[in-house]
Amino acid sequence: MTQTTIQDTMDTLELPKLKRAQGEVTIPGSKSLSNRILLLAALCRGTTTITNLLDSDDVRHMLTALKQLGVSYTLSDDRTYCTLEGKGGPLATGQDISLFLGNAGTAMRPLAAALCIGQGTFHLTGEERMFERPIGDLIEAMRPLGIDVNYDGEPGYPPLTIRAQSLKAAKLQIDGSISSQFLTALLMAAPLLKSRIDIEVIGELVSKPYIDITLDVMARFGVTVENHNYQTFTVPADQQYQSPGRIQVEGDASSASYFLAAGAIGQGPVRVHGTGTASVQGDVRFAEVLEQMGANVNWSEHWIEVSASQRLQAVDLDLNHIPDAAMTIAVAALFADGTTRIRNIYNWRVKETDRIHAMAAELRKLGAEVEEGDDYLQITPPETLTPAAIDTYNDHRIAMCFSLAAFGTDGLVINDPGCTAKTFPDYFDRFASITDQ
Ligand SMILES: O=C(O)C1=C[C@@H](OP(=O)(O)O)[C@@H](O)[C@H](O)C1
Ligand SMILES: C=C(OP(=O)(O)O)C(=O)O
Repeated sequence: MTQTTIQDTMDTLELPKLKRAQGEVTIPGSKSLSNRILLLAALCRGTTTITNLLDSDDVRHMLTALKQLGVSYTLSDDRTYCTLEGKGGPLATGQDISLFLGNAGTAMRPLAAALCIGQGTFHLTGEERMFERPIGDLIEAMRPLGIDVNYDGEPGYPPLTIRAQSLKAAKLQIDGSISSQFLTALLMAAPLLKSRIDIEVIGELVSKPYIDITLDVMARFGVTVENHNYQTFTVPADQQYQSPGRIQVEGDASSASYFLAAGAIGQGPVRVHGTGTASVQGDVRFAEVLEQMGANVNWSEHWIEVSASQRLQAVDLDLNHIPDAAMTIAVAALFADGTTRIRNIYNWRVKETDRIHAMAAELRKLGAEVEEGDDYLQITPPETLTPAAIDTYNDHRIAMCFSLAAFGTDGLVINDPGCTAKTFPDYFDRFASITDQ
């Protein structure tokens, strides 16, 4: 059963002007961890009980695909508790099957790699935007193994047809400059090959902390990877994923960013439970950026609390390591004295939408002066925000981060608020619970 939330029932959502943020919120499970854990639980030997699984579109796409691939699982009514029977090896079907993966990068990329190994013919498809999100660097990196993959549309992009087969060992090189998800996908599939795999990363590796999440989850499922300074990785031979038995998904650190920023803009304190110093997610470092902007941040292992007694200050930072949470900084910049510059974010252009362009357009509607570079955004806030209707481009993060603009104006409208369902279906209800008009 899907919950009925404010945003499910409306095409647009008008937010009242907000005066203050305070309170506590527990964020739902991490998308990045949920989809990695589901895939490895399906590939491992044994039964895995997953707690605090995220229930959102991206995770539903992974779950549906796994069911079509013959994986059995049960879910609690709220879909956050899952018991899954591992296949103890590659996902194989005798049939030709089509998997619809929406716009979930964490389903498309890892499944594309894992399904090259095994048996069956798989058509991987998704939403229109998925057909504009590259996958060629992953597929081409795997060619030396002898994979059989066809691009059914534009070369280098989904949809794909994969004819799984047994593959040979090879040394691989992967371009890490467009998305870290390609390397994640290759690493997670490597143990299925049984032979030693050496992977060399060419180009700058973007979004590096996501590789730490991958290595952490692989280790929880009993597979070791040698990481040589993120430049080469060795997956030793003859490893098999083993169920950890029970595994809890941490709260989503990217989802936490909206509430933490609310604490910094709306005085606070706002305490966010579910992520903290014990987290494996790089996006917890978002709180450090708020601290540099002048907010007070308290950390524990499992919560982060933010408050602020003065206006924020602008920052000029390379935020390549926290690409998702960095969008929240772009909106927080509306409440900071000076000009904020967010650098080294070129891969925002190949996410749910061209995020550099979309963020610039929507920030301008609110009266900000914005310079849009190839790989940066520079934002100078106006004295007072102009009321505006924010277009969200079917991008959950645009809808969520622009909710913060309600601290600066009446009559803020978020178009298509339901797009938060990709990672956070009841976001606006939770946001309302920590904000006062
Ligand atoms: O591996 C992951 O779970 C993710 C990696 C990042 O993508 P890129 O590596 O493409 O930047 C991030 O933006 C995405 O939301 C989730
Ligand atoms: C880039 C994102 O998603 P995906 O996992 O589809 O790449 C995101 O959630 O911001």
